[in-house]
Order: sequence, then C-alpha cells, then structure tokens
Amino acid sequence: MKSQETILVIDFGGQYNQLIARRVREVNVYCEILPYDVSIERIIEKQPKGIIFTGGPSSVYQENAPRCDKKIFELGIPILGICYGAQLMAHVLGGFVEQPTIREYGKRNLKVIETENLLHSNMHDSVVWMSHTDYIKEVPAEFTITATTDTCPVAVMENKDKNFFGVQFHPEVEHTQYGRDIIKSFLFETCKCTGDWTMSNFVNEQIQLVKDKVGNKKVLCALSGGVDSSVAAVLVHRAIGDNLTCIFVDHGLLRKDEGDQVEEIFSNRFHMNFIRVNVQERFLTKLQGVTDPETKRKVIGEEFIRVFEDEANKLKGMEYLLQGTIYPDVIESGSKDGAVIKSHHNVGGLPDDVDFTLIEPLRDLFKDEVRAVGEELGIPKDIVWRQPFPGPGLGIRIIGEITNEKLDILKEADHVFRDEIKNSGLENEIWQYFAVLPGNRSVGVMGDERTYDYTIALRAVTSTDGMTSDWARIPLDVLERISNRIVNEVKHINRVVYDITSKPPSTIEWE
Ligand SMILES: Nc1ncnc2c1ncn2[C@@H]1O[C@H](COP(=O)(O)OP(=O)(O)OP(=O)(O)O)[C@@H](O)[C@H]1O
Ligand SMILES: O=c1[nH]c(=O)c2[nH+]cn([C@@H]3O[C@H](COP(=O)(O)O)[C@@H](O)[C@H]3O)c2[nH]1
Ligand SMILES: NC(=O)CC[C@H](N)C(=O)O
Ligand SMILES: [Mg+2]
Repeated sequence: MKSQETILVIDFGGQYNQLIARRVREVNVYCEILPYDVSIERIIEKQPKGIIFTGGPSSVYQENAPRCDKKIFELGIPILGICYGAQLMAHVLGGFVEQPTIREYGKRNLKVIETENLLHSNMHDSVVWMSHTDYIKEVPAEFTITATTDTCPVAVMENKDKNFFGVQFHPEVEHTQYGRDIIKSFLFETCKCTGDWTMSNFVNEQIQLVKDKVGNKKVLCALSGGVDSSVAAVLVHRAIGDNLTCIFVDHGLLRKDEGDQVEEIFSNRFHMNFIRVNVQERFLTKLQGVTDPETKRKVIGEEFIRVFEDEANKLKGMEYLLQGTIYPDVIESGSKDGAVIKSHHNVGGLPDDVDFTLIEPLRDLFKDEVRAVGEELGIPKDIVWRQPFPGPGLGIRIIGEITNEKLDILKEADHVFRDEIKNSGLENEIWQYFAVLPGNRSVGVMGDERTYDYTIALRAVTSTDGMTSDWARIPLDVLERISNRIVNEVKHINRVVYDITSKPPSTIEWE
C-alpha cells in the first residue's frame, strides 16, 4: 500500500496527459494516470487527495463519448477538469456544452473576472493556450465563471464549496503563462498536498515492498547494463541480497564491444550474481526474413523470455522476473483507447504465456526520476547518465531484414558517430545519439569508381524523458567530421544523412 499523497489523472484520451502527470510530479506530488472507465471502488482504494480530468478528442454530447462514473462527484474530493474534462464536468453537473462557429487554437488572452481559488491576483489577464472546438455555454448551478477570453465565455469555472474547477485552456503546456501556478494552486491550496513524493521515500518504500512480496524466494533480473535495469537491480539487491541473480542477454544486437563492457562492469564493480548468456545465433535465426517492425519487436520480446526461462530452469527455484520497465514503456505500448505506438519488448512485446511473476519497481517512473533514484542509491554516474539503449537493440535500427552484414556495417558507423560526439565534448548535451541503417542503396563515386552502397542516417535528440524530443543542433563541422569518417572508415557506406525531425511527429527510434 502506497503511503504518499496521491493525485489521480483520469485519462480521456488527450494528447498532453503525460505532461499533466509530469507537472504534478515535478512539484513532488505523486500521481497516477487511470483510464476514464476505472471503477469507483478503485478510485476510493487509491485515497486520492485530488482528481484531474484530462482533455480528449471527443465531444461530451456525443452518445458514446467517454464518461466516468458520476459518483466521482460525490466523493468529496477536489476535481480539476481540463478542456474536455471541464466540458464533461459542465455536462454531467447540469450545464450546457455545444459546438460554436469559432474554434480556438493557440494562444489567447485570459480575462480574469474574479480571482478565486485557482486564479490568484498575479495571474490577471495572462496568456493561455487553447485547443478546442466545443465550449461551455452554460455552467452548472453553483458554479461561477471566473475568467473568459474574447471568444470563450467560460475559460475558467469554479464551484468553491465543492472544490470543482474547470479550465478550457491547457495549464500543463508551456505556452500557458501561469500554467504551473494554476496546477500548484490546485495541488497545494485546494487539495492540501504537502509534496511528499521524494526519491528517498520512494527507495525505502520499494525496498520494503519487494521484501514483503518476495520473502526468501529467488529473483532473476533481466539486466541490460542500461540505466533502468541497473537501477532496478541495485534496488532489489538492497532488499534481497544474493537471492537476486542478474542475467545479461547478448543477443547480437548490441553496440560494438558492448557485451564485453557490460560484463566487465557488472562482474567487477558490483557484488551481485551476474551471468552473461551468448545467444547471438539464436536471435538471428528467429529474426530471419522478419521485416515488419512490430513483428520484430514481438519476436525479440518472446525470445528474451524464452532465454530467461531456460536460465531459470538451470538455476532452479526462480519464481520472479525483475525487469527495468519504466512508465514511458508502458504508455507507448498502448493504454486503453490510446494508440499503440510501438510494443516495447518488455511490455507489449511480451508473450502471453510467461512463467514468471514480474517485478517492476520502476514501472511508475519517468526516465529522469529513474536517474534520480539511481543517484539516491549511489550508482556510479556513468551508468546513471548513460544514454538509453532499447532492448531490441540494433534490431530496430536496421530497417527491413536483419543480416550479419548489415549488423557489422551499423556497428562500425555507430561507433564512429559515438566516438566523434565524445571527442567534441557533446556527450552530456545530447540525450541519445545513434546511427540507423535504412537499408536503401544509392549511387556514389569513390576514387573515380561508381559505387552503389548503403546510406547511414544519424539520429541525435535532446529530451528529458523520451516522451517528446527535439533533434540536437550538432555543429556543422562536427557533422562534417562524422560524415567523413564514416564514409572513409566503414565499408559499404557512401552516403550519410542527418535526421531533423522532432517527436512528435516522429519517434526517436526509426522502428
Ligand atoms: N540485453 C538484455 N539482457 C537482459 N535484459 C534486458 C536486455 N535488454 C533489455 N532488457 C530488459 O528490458 C528492460 C527494458 O529495456 P530498456 O532498454 O528500456 O531499459 P534499460 O536497458 O534497463 O535502460 P536504458 O533505457 O537506459 O537502456 C530492461 O530494463 C531489462 O530488464
Ligand atoms: O527498452 C526499450 N525497449 C523498446 O522496445 C524500445 N523502443 C524504444 N525504446 C526507447 O524508448 C525511447 C523512446 O523511443 P521512441 O521515441 O522510439 O518510442 C528511446 O529512448 C528509445 O531508445 C525502447 N526501449
Ligand atoms: N483538447 C480537448 O480536450 C478538446 C475537447 C473537445 N473535443 C473540443 O474540441 O472542444
Ligand atoms: Mg536498454
């Protein structure tokens, strides 16, 4: 049972739901996102201090629009509705929502009529960010309108007695001038949160939870040497010591020399049971002829589990599987009514028949929070700040079929790229950087000869949590050096391109 103050974010399918969660957590208040049709019992069980309804693409007056249980308004818990969430609140409590002739997208000037709970006097007439078609025409009884815009008669509505608030704009996005203050005001003034979500509390609580759950039984840890699984392993090792055995799978889709480096670090620097399994051929055979990205992910996800099962059989008595799954893996693998962006091998890519009980202590955390836990646990900085590397590895950085030849080319090109980033001192400024082999060939000329060879795409992004990202502004002379070195040093590459798309609309990995 979690002891910290909890805010529930009820998901109506909005684009910014994760941002809402981040805004809450970054002021040290724990929150969880739940689907709109979550049962009222589940909500009560979580004992939330407050509830936030997200935006969403539907219109509340449509027959099959997503709605939550009406009883949510009878729990005596403060509710903040954002956009669709505000419209839903108005609709359910007896107001009126309809489609106007003018839509509102982008920045608007908020005119404050009354500075009640949500809007302190310093928020007068500020800029807010809107993204809606429908609007609240009439507020329910006992609600007052506290702010408007030129085109929106109800930009903020409040029922002070019940602590219900509706905002038509999006306080969670940066463009809303006082967005953070509005959310803070809801959390600290209205919900009376104190901000008790800290990483040291989290660590102690998780250690206790793992002890209670596992007792004297044995746990197998899927360890990649990456940030998430290293943090998960050290945390669980604190709880159960030598009953933990880490399995590192070398599936042949790792970067140049990575297998040896991980083995070296974990056998020498950490005092944990560590086993490296070399199953390069096994994975490549399974992946033969596979070109579809989702199929690749599922094949890799399944093979991971089969390898863990084989190892567990050898070791005997392993009931639990510890994975470094984090929140974005879960979100991107698809929520209810949300789209499946890509099946992360450790979540959506898992086979249905898994023999283990999973332990995933980091499942609710964003990447920057995982890093904070790592620091809290005293894990060396080079591991905590290592760039993320996906479990399916180079398998999802080779577009189309994976062959030994393509793997060798990609490993070399990626190595040059990383080496040059390091040489230019940009290592800590870029969140993630790697090479991709798109698999197409094009014509070039080298030493007066025609070539018909592969292209390498470079991908480098800045981000805080991997949920959104921008392409890194690598200086042109650095790019030039990288390109020169790759075409000179890596056989079968005659062209280098740089990916300049943000996420969204792209994703960080190409598959
Ligand atoms: N080669 C591997 N061997 C064993 N387990 C792995 C391997 N690759 C991934 N996993 C498991 O899958 C989980 C998810 O992989 P993911 O890459 O997201 O996390 P990570 O490797 O721990 O951290 P990072 O995101 O920093 O790379 C890992 O936490 C780990 O439990
Ligand atoms: O362990 C993982 N298993 C996966 O299947 C997977 N797919 C993407 N990633 C990593 O997640 C972050 C976001 O990636 P995308 O923008 O490509 O979805 C980036 O950091 C990616 O490297 C994965 N990690
Ligand atoms: N962003 C939203 O939540 C939009 C709500 C609703 N679909 C509208 O267009 O008004
Ligand atoms: Mg990884």
